[in-house]
Amino acid sequence: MKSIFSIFKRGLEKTTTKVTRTIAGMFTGIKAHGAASFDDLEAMLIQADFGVPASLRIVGDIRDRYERGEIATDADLVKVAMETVTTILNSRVRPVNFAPEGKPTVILMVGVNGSGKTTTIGKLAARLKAENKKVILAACDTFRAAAVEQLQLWGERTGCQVVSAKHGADPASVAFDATQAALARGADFLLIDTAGRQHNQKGLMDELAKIRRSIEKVYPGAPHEVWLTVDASLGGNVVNQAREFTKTTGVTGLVLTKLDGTGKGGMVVALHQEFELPTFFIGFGEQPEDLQPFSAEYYAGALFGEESK
Ligand SMILES: Nc1nc2c(ncn2[C@@H]2O[C@H](COP(=O)(O)OP(=O)(O)OP(=O)(O)O)[C@@H](O)[C@H]2O)c(=O)[nH]1
Repeated sequence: MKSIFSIFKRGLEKTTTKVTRTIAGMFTGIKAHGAASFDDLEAMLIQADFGVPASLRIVGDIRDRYERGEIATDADLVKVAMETVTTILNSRVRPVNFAPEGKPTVILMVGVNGSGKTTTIGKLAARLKAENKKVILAACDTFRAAAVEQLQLWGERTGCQVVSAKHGADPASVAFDATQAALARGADFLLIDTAGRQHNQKGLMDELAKIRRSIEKVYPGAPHEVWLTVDASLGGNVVNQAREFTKTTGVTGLVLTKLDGTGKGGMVVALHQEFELPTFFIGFGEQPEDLQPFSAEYYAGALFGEESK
């Protein structure tokens, strides 16, 4: 079995190459050129998608430790950078808000088109099934026929029941039926897929609010989590996208997807420095094992190509 760190490492390969190239020889540069090299390091971190506030913070910490004589090699510098990044990534962590014992936990998945909602639900269902949980999936994207089929395929693949309705049905009524089914059948989890939308599509945002209301009507206290899938390969822009989306919906957490195909993994640090929500899962590909619970330590380690202790 592959270690979880090796999954993070393989998933972040492109980003690691970029970051380690950025940082290699930096200490030698600082020794030779002094303060100007700190500006170079800052510029390079910004280029590697860490965002301005996080880059300033990382370089500030390196500078302090350097001035205190605590950095004598490139490895020391990487260690300080890793520590700061781990602190930033850990700052938003909280446990998942599960339903009370014996009741289904309802997770509503929202996000812009193609950000990975359906795939994340499928992978999540596979993980939960492997833990012997009873999982029901709800296909609330009734607009796009292929979306229902895609979820049904995941249902077959993972052995989970899928609640769906005919094309064009009201997504809120699918959510209503699925919540009733989850309660009646004693499910442990109900994962609700929704249609992709942009934050400025008022009608679609109202539809999400209606979906929420119909879940609450059958099951007070649900949904327990509303997760926004964020396509991490889009880089720094996703910080604003996530902020805008969250303003209009009751998002409680993030799932970052598509980190495997991108060198922009530094943006996860930017996102955690600049945005207040925790990340629960991270997607490195399309196979079930490619969805992993977010770990600040593994992520920071993989970014810098080293396993953190
Ligand atoms: N490489 C990679 N591809 C991913 C990942 N997650 C999703 N994808 C792919 O991204 C594409 C879009 O994913 P979907 O799950 O259909 O996204 P969605 O948000 O449900 O899409 P809409 O319903 O159209 O809004 C698919 O081709 C997925 O296979 C990931 O972590 N890595």
